[in-house]
Amino acid sequence: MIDEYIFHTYIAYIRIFVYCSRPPFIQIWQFSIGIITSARLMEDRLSGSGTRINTVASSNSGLFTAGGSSVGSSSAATGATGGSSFVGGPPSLSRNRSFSKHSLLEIVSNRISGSGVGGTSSAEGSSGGIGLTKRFSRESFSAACVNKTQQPQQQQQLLQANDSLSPSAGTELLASSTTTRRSRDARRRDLKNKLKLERNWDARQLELGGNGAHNFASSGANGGGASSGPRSGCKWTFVFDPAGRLCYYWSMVVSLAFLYNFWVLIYRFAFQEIASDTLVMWLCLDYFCDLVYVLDIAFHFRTGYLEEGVLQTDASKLRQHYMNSTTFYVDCLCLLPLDFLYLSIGFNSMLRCFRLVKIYRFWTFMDRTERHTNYPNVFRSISLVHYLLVIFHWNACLYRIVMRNNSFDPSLIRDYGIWMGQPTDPNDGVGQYLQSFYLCTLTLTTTGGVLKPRTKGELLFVIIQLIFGLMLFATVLGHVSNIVINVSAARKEFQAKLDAVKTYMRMRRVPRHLQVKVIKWFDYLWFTQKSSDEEKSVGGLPDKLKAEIAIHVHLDTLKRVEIFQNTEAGFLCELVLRLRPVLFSPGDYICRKGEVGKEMYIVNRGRLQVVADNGRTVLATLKAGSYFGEISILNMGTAGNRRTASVRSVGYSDLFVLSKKDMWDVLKEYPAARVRLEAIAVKRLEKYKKAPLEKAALGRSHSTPGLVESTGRVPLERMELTNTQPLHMPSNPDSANVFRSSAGSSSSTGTGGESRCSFRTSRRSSALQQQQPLLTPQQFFGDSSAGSLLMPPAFLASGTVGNRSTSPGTSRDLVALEPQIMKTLPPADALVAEINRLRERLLMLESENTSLSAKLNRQQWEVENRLAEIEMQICGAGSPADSATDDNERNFESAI
Ligand SMILES: Nc1ncnc2c1ncn2[C@@H]1O[C@@H]2COP(=O)(O)O[C@H]2[C@H]1O
Repeated sequence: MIDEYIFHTYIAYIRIFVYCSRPPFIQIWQFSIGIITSARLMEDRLSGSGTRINTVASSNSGLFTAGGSSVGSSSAATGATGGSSFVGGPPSLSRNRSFSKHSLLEIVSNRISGSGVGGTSSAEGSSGGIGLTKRFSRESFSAACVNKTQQPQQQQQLLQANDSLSPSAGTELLASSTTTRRSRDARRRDLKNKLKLERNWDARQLELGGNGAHNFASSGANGGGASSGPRSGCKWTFVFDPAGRLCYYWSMVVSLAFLYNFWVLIYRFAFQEIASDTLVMWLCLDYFCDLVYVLDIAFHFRTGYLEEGVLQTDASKLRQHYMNSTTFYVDCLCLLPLDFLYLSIGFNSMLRCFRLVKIYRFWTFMDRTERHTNYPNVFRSISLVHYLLVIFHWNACLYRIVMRNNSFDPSLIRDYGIWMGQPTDPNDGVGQYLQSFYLCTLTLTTTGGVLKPRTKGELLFVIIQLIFGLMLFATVLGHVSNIVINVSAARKEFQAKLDAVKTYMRMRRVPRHLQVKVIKWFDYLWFTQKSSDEEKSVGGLPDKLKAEIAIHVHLDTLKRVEIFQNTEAGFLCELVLRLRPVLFSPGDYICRKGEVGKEMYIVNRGRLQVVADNGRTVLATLKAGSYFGEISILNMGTAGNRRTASVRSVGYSDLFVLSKKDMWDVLKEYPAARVRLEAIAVKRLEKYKKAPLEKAALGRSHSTPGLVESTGRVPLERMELTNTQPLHMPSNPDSANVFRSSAGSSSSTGTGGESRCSFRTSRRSSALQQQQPLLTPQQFFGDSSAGSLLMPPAFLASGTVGNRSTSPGTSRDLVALEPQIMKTLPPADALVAEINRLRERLLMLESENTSLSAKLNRQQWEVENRLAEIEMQICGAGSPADSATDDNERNFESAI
């Protein structure tokens, strides 16, 4: 019966152990507390924390080295391009920058796909960062197990399954984790067969293997025992991550042990040296703390450290590092076993005074807590109170030591009128301690009440105590005021800003209603907690961290925007880094029709109206997730880069601004997004078919091929056609057409300012206009003779034409011909109709243009992809080419 019980219990334990040994469980546990098991796991962990790592883990199949800087959930596969830490591929293919961008992309992808950064795995088969990392970790973990248990057959199977072609077995493990990669491998094999690169490939592999071995050896030398020399597999090792939580909790335990010594030693020495009744308790506590100190030394032997930014995890290296450091000697000093002297000189707590040297651990712990806590001011307050108590405590103990003979004489107490309670029993250590503490509190808080010193030593002590008390008082006041200031800093800063604006408005006699508007705006800021300067808050962070924060803050808004839905992560990522939040008050015009558009806006919160010229007709209402202002920055409007409508904020509106330059920068890289944006803009523009006569000022855009741009609005009446016909073209009807059209577009050739040409309408010309066919687009754009007619009106008007003309009397001819020209001019309506038609034609050409460019992109992608594949075959470099192909795939998607 008992045997059976023992057997079942044993089985149950084994089950629990096996369950707990399952890789995911171990990983979760380890990651959460900061243990790193095996080089591969550590790498995963570090890639999650954005640290670059160069670790080496060997397996039977060869060397695996991956490195790279990554954020959030970047996978080790992508990490294989990490600059100097990359082993096994041509260094020229390392791309640090793209890698870090890649990691940001992964964050965006994860956010888009719904899983948070650092979250758990995505679905099987996804190539996203986190899922990949998890699978990869698991695989590497299991590989470690396999190595540990020395099962070469299983390894062989694993490697066969991965169909290893690359020199790195680890890479192949990863490669097999996604379907995409498998298919790529297949393609590689095909290519290899086609190109008959078998021999070269093998030779290359051998070469890389040699390289790898070399690197392995060097890393081994670098990294010491765990990776030194070729071995059959990773050892099961554990290393504490110095930035991990376990390290933190351990430092808390050590700090508690230190605090025990810090409070108790002096107390025991001053008041109640170890007595027989408390002997066991004190000794147990003392030696428990010593045990903690000893464990701390052991802990240090296994704590990783950073060398050139790389976390070292090699056991022998860690040991060497610790033993060569001052910390080791300090830790040994802390444990100096002077307690043995108890046996000869009796109990004296001061023999344990070296235990106090451990204060450095306590300070480290406090520093880290202050950095990490979300309530720094609460922590600072508690810490301040603790320091005060410690000072009072030590002072009370020292007071007792110095005045051991006279300080508690009841007659003296009566003489000085200090109430100290009932005179205590000299054997009552606690009572005496409390009296002493009370006296010291009175002195140090400068409340007064000092016992009269009688000896020189007492006199000196009291003087020092009083001076110290004064300084302490000042320091405490300073600290407290600091904490109070910190607590209300945000409010004060806000109040100061408001006051400054109020003073300014009063001095400048700003109208009352405007003042009220400004104050309401401040109210809104305060209530919506937008009072702090966000840019200033994160200003000190490195760009990469800023980018990550921006992604988390803005991405949700971007995802709501129609055009940004289903776009690639890279596009969003680029955009999100360029967004700037702005706030508008009720009734504010964000942009007005006719203004030059320099920014586009995305509505984060609030409601806005697109209004017509009269300011009352609402053309559209924009809500959170809408955007506007894109037409002018894409130069697509009837008036080129001018706003096509006014947009007004109904209430308070939170918007994101995107500058024209930024937008163009991004769109250049993502033509597909541009096509979508332009398609929607065209739809919006349809509402402006009956656009005003600004259309006459259309011209070819310099910044955007295929789009139109204007230099200004020109009313029809002011358009004057300068007579150029006699100079440049024969007077035939076709050229007259060209002339008409060119006049319509001529203003754009002038660089700024309003066009000075204007048409003089003539009724008689209408008949002529009807006889003449309208311009074809070719005539409009392509005719070279027409091109010569696109002469700046200013040039013509200034008389330069006359000067240039070789034929005498040209000026006169000009004047003479003017009536003829006037006769050929069509009426305003006809001109407007023609301009409308031309505009439509222009839009068609633009859409053709975009579709052609999409086609072009696709072809370019195919060529690049093909090139990358061939390159990959030739170089035999797995990872960089992979990432190149990834890039191409992304570009391809964007092209589509
Ligand atoms: N009908 C509409 N619906 C939504 N938005 C519009 C409409 N018409 C114009 N807009 C937006 O209002 C903006 C005014 O400035 P833009 O011309 O730069 O770009 C314009 C469009 O983004």
